[in-house]
Amino acid sequence: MTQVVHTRDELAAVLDAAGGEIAVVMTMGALHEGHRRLIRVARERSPFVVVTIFVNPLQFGPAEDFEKYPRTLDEDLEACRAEGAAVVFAPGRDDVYPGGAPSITMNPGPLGAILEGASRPGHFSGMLTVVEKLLRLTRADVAFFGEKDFQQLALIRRMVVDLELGVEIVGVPTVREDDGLALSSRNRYLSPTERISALALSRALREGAVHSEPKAVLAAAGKILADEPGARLDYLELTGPDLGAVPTDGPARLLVAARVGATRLIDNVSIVLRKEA
Ligand SMILES: Nc1ncnc2c1ncn2[C@@H]1O[C@H](COP(=O)(O)OP(=O)(O)OP(=O)(O)O)[C@@H](O)[C@H]1O
Ligand SMILES: CC(C)(CO)[C@@H](O)C(=O)[O-]
Ligand code: BAL
Repeated sequence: MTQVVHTRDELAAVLDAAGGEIAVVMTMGALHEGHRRLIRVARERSPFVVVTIFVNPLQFGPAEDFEKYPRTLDEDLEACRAEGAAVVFAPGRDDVYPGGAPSITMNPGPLGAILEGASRPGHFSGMLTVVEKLLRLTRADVAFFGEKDFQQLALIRRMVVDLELGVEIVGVPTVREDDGLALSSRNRYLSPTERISALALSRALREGAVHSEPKAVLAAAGKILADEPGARLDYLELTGPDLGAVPTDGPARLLVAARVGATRLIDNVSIVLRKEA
């Protein structure tokens, strides 16, 4: 049975009664198959999975979609029950931020200043602040995050190491539609025409990953995006596997962000670079 709790006191009572490892999946709701995969992977690891559902105001910029972000709690609870979550924690704003917006927040450092951090000032500070709080409130031993938000995952890993939070972080590969589109709660904003344009992101990454020399990777991916008038490119970048410098040989990451209509989408893939003979 899935227990649904809304306040930190209710959560504490449920956790007091639990024995064994606590596995946590954090979400902003509007659950889709990507979230369900995270819960399933967590369930394979631990019988006691806590899913959090909270649209965190702190990680949205003033011109972003906080107000219109989809809120579908009843369907989300059904999905959590179907996946066998032990607890769903769906707090209100005051339960997460009892004193109002915190005056002390996380500094994501240099890794948080590039890519998404450059496009969404304040986003990663707000994200890390809530993740740190939720790790503590849920008493997480292990927490699962999707590779779709690759920089977020890298920053959370970094925070856990740098601040010695003593939580294991597990990354889960991106779940895609059959045609390649990465599942995202924001996909539901897309009109049918925009959804076709949105395919340019995953197609660009796939075309880029065919190549093994950095210039060729970026040229192939960039051409797909340039040829899609419905997608306005924010960035297309090749990095090392941990978002550092591009290696001359071996694993790397290709990341993209673009606006399709009013919707901002991101995606990424792993890629293997080979030194030319
Ligand atoms: N397609 C996916 N595959 C695997 N994990 C995913 C996928 N989409 C989201 N996740 C993961 O689910 C967790 C919660 O993400 P979130 O609720 O923001 O969903 P989202 O679909 O990424 O929404 P948004 O459209 O807001 O980016 C994060 O760890 C995120 O990386
Ligand atoms: C990790 C997270 C739940 C923090 O609000 C959010 O950034 C998300 O859903 O990826
Ligand atoms: N999925 C990452 C959360 C955000 O875009 O705010």
